[in-house]
Amino acid sequence: MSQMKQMSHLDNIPSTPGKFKMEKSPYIHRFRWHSSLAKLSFWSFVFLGLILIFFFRSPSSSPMPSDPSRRSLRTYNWGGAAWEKRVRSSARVRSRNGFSVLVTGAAGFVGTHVSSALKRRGDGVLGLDNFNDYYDPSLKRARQALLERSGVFIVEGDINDSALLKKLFEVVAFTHVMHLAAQAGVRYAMENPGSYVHSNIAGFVNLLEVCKTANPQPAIVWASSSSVYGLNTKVPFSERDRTDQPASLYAATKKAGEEIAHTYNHIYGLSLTGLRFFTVYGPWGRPDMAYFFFTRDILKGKSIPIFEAANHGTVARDFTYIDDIVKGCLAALDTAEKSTGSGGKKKGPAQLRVFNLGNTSPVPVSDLVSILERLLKVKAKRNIMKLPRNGDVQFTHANISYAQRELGYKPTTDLQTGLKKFVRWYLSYYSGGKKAAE
Ligand SMILES: O=C(O)[C@H]1O[C@H](OP(=O)(O)OP(=O)(O)OC[C@H]2O[C@@H](n3ccc(=O)[nH]c3=O)[C@H](O)[C@@H]2O)[C@H](O)[C@@H](O)[C@H]1O
Repeated sequence: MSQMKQMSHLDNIPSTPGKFKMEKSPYIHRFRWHSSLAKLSFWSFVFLGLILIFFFRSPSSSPMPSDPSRRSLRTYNWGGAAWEKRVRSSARVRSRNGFSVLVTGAAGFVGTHVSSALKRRGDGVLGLDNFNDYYDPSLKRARQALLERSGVFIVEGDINDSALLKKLFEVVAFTHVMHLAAQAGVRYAMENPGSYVHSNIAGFVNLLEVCKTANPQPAIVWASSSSVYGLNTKVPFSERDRTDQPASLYAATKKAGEEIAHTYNHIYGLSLTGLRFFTVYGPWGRPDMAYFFFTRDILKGKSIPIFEAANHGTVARDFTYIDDIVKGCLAALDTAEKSTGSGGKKKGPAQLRVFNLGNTSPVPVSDLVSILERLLKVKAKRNIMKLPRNGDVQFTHANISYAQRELGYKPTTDLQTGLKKFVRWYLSYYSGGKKAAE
């Protein structure tokens, strides 16, 4: 086919209907008009097809997105008779006056410990987790296996999936929700801000939407964070102190969660308790946290960055041991009053609480490293660095008198004792054929 012929053919395709040429003969006119219309339709289909192909191949709708902020758009398999049977059996209450609890983030650090403690005392527990890859998912799988052995089933899915949440509430009339699913980590918020909005705000709202319409409505206990105190300098931090100066997007999303909780309590009568956790550590912990990767890097002989504030100011944390946190979580569930609404309508005022769960004993990060050195019997290569402007605050210290009064919360594990337990777990978990922590 000659180039000229091709050109003329392409030239005949009108760019817009308004560009049709008028012909003298009405017959010719109709004929050409019809033929042009056919061409127009043909090219419209081609154009539409291209748009559809582009849309379906674009990353935003890919079922396995590579952008971690979109990872929860992954598709999960759930449903079916066998699945429902597992859900029901896991959530079945086995003690008198026990609860039936949906634990979100059950394959996470705190989620695993809380689920296991609830199950041990006879409550029904159903886990939910999206197993994202923020940190090594094999650790989450190992926690899942641990829970599986004690009879806790973890449904794989995302808190943003309304259909899944509604289904779970259809199958089980949960009395309580322990909401621990979140995008954690203070510094990562600068790398992937979208993931914080997605999990900590959109996901939380989605969960509350489903809870508000559930009948009966569950009571909800959820994880806020010590980071909401942000630039607050009044110590120790008390629940009444200002929390309107977050230093990281993570903190801002947790603070937003507290305001969102207020709204759902006010409008729909949901019973809501937020727990401000203070740097929780212990066995089965999170590899993105300093005590965890310091341990790994000290053992590998790698240098560890230790932050210090301006003028060699001490950076310290109110490190809180996981078993103390679990006791606080269970006490919050035990003292949670029922939600008052039903069918999405408030029937009367409902409970709304926020508690600090800390250790009331801040420890400088350099002391944490010294304890690890003693426990690991390895000298750390310390790289003292200026506290980067990436969301970290210099100091945290919890006033726990409110939690003490209302929940009977009383932490009993000091950092030395807690780290000893962590190190024992770490060495046994990452030995015996298991690879070193990444
Ligand atoms: O209480 C919370 O609400 C938060 O606690 C935790 O945040 P943080 O208290 O920042 O813990 P973590 O990262 O272990 O850093 C510990 C210390 O090591 C210092 N730090 C850290 C990294 C480093 O390279 N060097 C260093 O000195 C660092 O400056 C800090 O002083 C949770 O991760 C978070 O999800 C949230 O739950």
